[in-house]
Amino acid sequence: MTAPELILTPTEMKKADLEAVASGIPGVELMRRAGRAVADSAEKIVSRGGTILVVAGPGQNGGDGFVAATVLAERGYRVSLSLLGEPDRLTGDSALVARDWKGQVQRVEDAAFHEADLVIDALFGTGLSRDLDGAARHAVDRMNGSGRPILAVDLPSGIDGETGTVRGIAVKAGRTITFAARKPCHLLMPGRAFSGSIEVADIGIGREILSAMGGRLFGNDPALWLPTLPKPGLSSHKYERGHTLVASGGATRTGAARLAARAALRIGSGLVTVASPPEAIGVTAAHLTAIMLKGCDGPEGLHAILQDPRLNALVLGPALGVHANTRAMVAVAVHARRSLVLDADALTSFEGLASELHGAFRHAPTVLTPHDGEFNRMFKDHPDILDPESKIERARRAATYTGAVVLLKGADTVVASPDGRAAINENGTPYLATAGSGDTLCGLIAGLMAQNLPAFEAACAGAWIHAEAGARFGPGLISEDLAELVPGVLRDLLR
Ligand SMILES: NC(=O)C1=CN([C@@H]2O[C@H](COP(=O)(O)OP(=O)(O)OC[C@H]3O[C@@H](n4cnc5c(N)ncnc54)[C@H](O)[C@@H]3O)[C@@H](O)[C@H]2O)[C@@H](O)CC1
Ligand SMILES: Nc1ncnc2c1ncn2[C@@H]1O[C@H](COP(=O)(O)OP(=O)(O)O)[C@@H](O)[C@H]1O
Ligand SMILES: [K+]
Repeated sequence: MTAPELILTPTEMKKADLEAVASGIPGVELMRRAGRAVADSAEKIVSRGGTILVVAGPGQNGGDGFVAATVLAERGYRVSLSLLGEPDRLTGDSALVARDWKGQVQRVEDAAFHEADLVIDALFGTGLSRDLDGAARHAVDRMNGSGRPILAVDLPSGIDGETGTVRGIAVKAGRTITFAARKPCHLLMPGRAFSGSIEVADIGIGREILSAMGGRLFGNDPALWLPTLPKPGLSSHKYERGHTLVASGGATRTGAARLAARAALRIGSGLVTVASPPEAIGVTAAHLTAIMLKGCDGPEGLHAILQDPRLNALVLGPALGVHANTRAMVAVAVHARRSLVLDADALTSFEGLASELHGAFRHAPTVLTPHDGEFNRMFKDHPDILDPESKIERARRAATYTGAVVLLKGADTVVASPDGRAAINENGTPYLATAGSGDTLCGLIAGLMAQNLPAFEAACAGAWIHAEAGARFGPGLISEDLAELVPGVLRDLLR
């Protein structure tokens, strides 16, 4: 089993670089390795003899570009190099490696993009500190307009390494080669879309250094949670596999709970019960087979049902209605200290009332699964939570504030734990943007928690399995399909 993928922020990466230097690898050697890796990557795109244009910036990212240009010229490519700024203003390792470049240094304004078989973007990397303007902006605009293949060094210039946002304008790369570890911008939108395919080059910075400097942010891949995924033993009985309860909306709003319930059952919860308002029991009963049904009249009804200690995981929110009654049901669930997933109306019912949830979920495993709209409504009076540019930071602050694991949905779903760990999911498909897809997700997470997965692992595994199921189906996906695709995904995971 491989170790979970560590993602390092630009600040953490800088520290890791310094640590590697302290451990005996000179900084200029790191740069030479990085530049050589860029050259190797370019060689996979253009065959020898081809024309390559390196566009270098004023910092150390530009230094990687100088190394790549030198190596590629030695290997028989026709290489030209354009620099943003003056050669005698280069500093540090960049200034050193620039001396090895024997060709001309052109002004970036004179770069002949159209003649290149490949453009190497070494303008800015993790040191970007403000929006692009003037000559930098113009260069990126021309690069994007050239229609030539672009290989970005470390990250596409103009993308913020930490947040993945575009700072004025950004290079639209077909491929990005980064060093030692991916940075958040390679997984977060829109940075992920600007990066193209991503290659991580080993430049000799060991995992011990990377995990000592980072170790809190991960790519959400199975290595992160597969060891916790349950496999029933030979003598398991259904109660050992947990019992999930899903609260349903009224007579015309019962579908969402059924979707969540079906997903909980498919992911392996031994039993699943839908708690239905009395007036909706008939409708719901007509649609359920393996899933059980219980009448549940509001918060008092929920309190009564939860007297059964075997019900160990709970979904509240899908189609439950936005009102005080829903808030009261959340209070009952919190008081009962069961594993809890709150979604949709259970979140929106706290619009502007997030202070009621301050620290509320510290005592039992809880996952909140908002999309951006729900998140913004919940925390609208909390600029400290809403304002950070980084989606990871927003989710982390909400997790710290509420004491719950927060899964902030989207193409780049972020899962953040109050203990500081976070993971970014990237295996989804836009076909998941379909009605009821989120209801299925919360059923999967609750079903995993019913089987005793900790909240963070359950949220990460649920997000990945949900996305994987959607991606396997692709065009034409409707949310009813998702739970039915789960067995195939599980089979491959548990093989
Ligand atoms: N030892 C290390 O730290 C290593 C660093 N490496 C490379 O170094 C890069 C980081 O280098 P730096 O920290 O020098 O940062 P960058 O090279 O990304 O950019 C910083 C430079 O750009 C200027 N700048 C920032 N924003 C600007 C804007 N909007 N318009 C115009 N100028 C702007 C800054 O004044 C500075 O001169 C990494 O991305 C990576 O490519 C690699 O060589 C591997 C080793
Ligand atoms: N473009 C996309 N790429 C990948 N996943 C997506 C995309 N758009 C939405 N999703 C996923 O689809 C699900 C939609 O959930 P949600 O917005 O709650 O839908 P609903 O309320 O209809 O159930 C989330 O898991 C989200 O991460
Ligand atoms: K770059």
